[in-house]
Amino acid sequence: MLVKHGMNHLTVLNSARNHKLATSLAVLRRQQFLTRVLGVRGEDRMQDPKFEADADNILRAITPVLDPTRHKGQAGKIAVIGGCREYTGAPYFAAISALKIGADLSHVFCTKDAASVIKSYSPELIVHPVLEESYSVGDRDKDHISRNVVAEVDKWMERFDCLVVGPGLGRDPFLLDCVSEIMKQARQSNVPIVVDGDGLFLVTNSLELVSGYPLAILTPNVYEYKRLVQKVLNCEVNDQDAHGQLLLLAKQIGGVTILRKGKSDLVSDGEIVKSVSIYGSPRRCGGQGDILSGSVAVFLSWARQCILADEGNLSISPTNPTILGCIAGSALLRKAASLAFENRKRSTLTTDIIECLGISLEDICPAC
Ligand SMILES: NC(=O)C1=CN([C@@H]2O[C@H](COP(=O)(O)OP(=O)(O)OC[C@H]3O[C@@H](n4cnc5c(N)ncnc54)[C@H](OP(=O)(O)O)[C@@H]3O)[C@@H](O)[C@H]2O)[C@@H](O)CC1
Ligand SMILES: Nc1ncnc2c1ncn2[C@@H]1O[C@H](COP(=O)(O)OP(=O)(O)OP(=O)(O)O)[C@@H](O)[C@H]1O
Ligand SMILES: [Mg+2]
Repeated sequence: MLVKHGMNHLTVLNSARNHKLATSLAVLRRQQFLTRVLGVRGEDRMQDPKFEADADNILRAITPVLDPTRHKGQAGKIAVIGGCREYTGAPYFAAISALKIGADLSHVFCTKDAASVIKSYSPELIVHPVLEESYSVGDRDKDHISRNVVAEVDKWMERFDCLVVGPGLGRDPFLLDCVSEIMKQARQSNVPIVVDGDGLFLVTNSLELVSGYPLAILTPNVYEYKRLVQKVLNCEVNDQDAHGQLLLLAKQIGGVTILRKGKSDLVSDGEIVKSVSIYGSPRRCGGQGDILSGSVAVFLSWARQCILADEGNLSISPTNPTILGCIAGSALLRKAASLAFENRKRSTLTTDIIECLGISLEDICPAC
């Protein structure tokens, strides 16, 4: 009986394997066909070495030295707009990553429900419980409360080197209306904005918030990118021409910078495309995009400082600070993820990667 059962099991296994093999062969044949027709496979094009950014040199060039004459704040003041009833991890990951990389101050503007939770994760963060969701606001109070929320953030605005809009923001319509106003104020004050997570949901439906703003960076994941492409280009994602499509997308949104996250990260400002393919981690635990958004904000601020101080004599290329910020953030996250995975393997979590940010940067730019 057992033997019979075993044989049946084997037969089923073999037929499943044969089916899988046949499917894999069909996929392989299709890829070979595409290679013949197109010359290079779409995925290989994304990793074409001629587009690969010189990430280590960029990290070295833009990371400031730890100079005793500098005062608190000069290494960067970052604000994360995000954190609601459901999500408290995402804004924390973004804000703490900014500090762990070397920013001096990291603020979080979130809802009241989220604030005490985020504060309890870390005393290092400055947490403002100012955002409101529809359930806590009566219709008659909306205008007045919206004005207060925007004013609360605006009184800090000039001090920030960069805003990160979206990690754990949620999609409440009233809250998103207030955040739209905050983004308009940031733009008026020339404060750079990194848009991620639910911020991308907002922006995809209100492109005018970022369109034509050269200090805006969008960091879409695979789904967020798909939604952007559908909305802006009115077509599907085309991996056979990933670079061309990304260039066009960034150009269509008026020259904003887009960091398309994936197996290789691709960056474009509508003028050039660069890739970062450094080996990261095979773990896809949630929160890595949040580390990235906080990191990009810091590196963008450092790149801008560097460009100002060097009066345009920067020895690296490209020279657009938003592109430099994306390349540096992506490379550092991938190095940290790789190191965390070496230690933790399958149990690697976002907090383990955050713990590896400092040592990964130290490896490239020693503090002393
Ligand atoms: N610890 C925390 O607090 C964290 C909070 N976070 C915060 O969560 C908020 C939402 O961000 P998000 O990335 O989870 O949202 P979204 O892109 O909607 O994907 C959700 C899932 O839906 C699916 N899916 C969506 N679209 C699809 C499509 N077109 N086609 C097919 N499937 C599609 C897909 O799931 P799947 O179908 O693969 O199971 C996908 O994984 C945002 O504020 C963010 O910052 C994160 O940062 C993580 C850590
Ligand atoms: N297939 C992959 N192989 C290697 N690295 C990847 C892969 N996909 C994403 N990454 C890396 O993980 C980082 C985060 O990308 P991901 O697509 O997970 O973002 P996300 O979905 O927004 O994350 P979050 O869970 O924080 O919202 C990217 O910068 C990229 O470097
Ligand atoms: Mg995300």
